[in-house]
Amino acid sequence: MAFKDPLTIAGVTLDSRLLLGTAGYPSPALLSEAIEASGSQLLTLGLKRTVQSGDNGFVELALQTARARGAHLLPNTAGCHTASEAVQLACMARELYGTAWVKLEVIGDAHTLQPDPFELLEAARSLVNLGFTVLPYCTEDLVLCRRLLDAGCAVLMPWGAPIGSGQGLLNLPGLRTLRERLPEATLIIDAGLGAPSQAAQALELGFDAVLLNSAVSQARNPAAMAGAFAEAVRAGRAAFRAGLMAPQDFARASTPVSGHAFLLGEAAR
Ligand SMILES: CC(=O)[C@@H](O)[C@H](O)COP(=O)(O)O
Repeated sequence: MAFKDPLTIAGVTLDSRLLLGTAGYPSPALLSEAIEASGSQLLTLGLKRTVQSGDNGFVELALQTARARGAHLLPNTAGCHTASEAVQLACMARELYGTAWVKLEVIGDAHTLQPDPFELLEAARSLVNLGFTVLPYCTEDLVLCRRLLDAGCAVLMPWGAPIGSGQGLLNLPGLRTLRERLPEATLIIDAGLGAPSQAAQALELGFDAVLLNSAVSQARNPAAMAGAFAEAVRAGRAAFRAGLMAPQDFARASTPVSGHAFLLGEAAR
């Protein structure tokens, strides 16, 4: 049975727990179809890409589709390497898109695209002071995550794996610890998911949502893949709410064998 299980971020209620990126699709039409199929109500837009390279109508179409669906925009600071660059870009995004929400991305290593924790924290503090609702892309480092929450970030978005790698949840113990130690925080797995089963796993672990891009934009059929992720996210969340059994070290018979066997009819005489 379908049930309402909304996600609330900074007072905004979202019916979908799938956040979708809008970069790298083969065509604007395929992007639009994927957005529809995903059911996502929060779409990220890479502002740097838009401003610096032109985007052949992708952003305009994403905006149109978002508006038509009543979805919210989450401009991101992808491609920034310093706090000041990210803050500047976020301010431009606020002007351009009329939203004070920002997915804060400050990259510290060009090879792994790992966030720079120091610049990230500095940028988060500045943006919160400027009145932004900040959703930082971070690692699963517990101390960093605590500092980001203390800085006033609305949610945390730890990586599953490096952006675009499709490797899934690489550090399961670390992510489990984060979930356990920050039970009140809204935690969204962002980046590195390659398959719907990995998204389901994130929700099963108790993460509140997932954000992904490459797995859908690079699929042979992006719309079909977006639909598959939407179902996986719903299934993972439903399983988490239902309460998963605890894994056991040894076999435990699922059929009771205690009591006396009895036979019926001829065989009983
Ligand atoms: C679009 C966006 O925000 C990405 O930076 C995000 O982190 C998604 O990563 P994947 O492409 O690995 O899903």
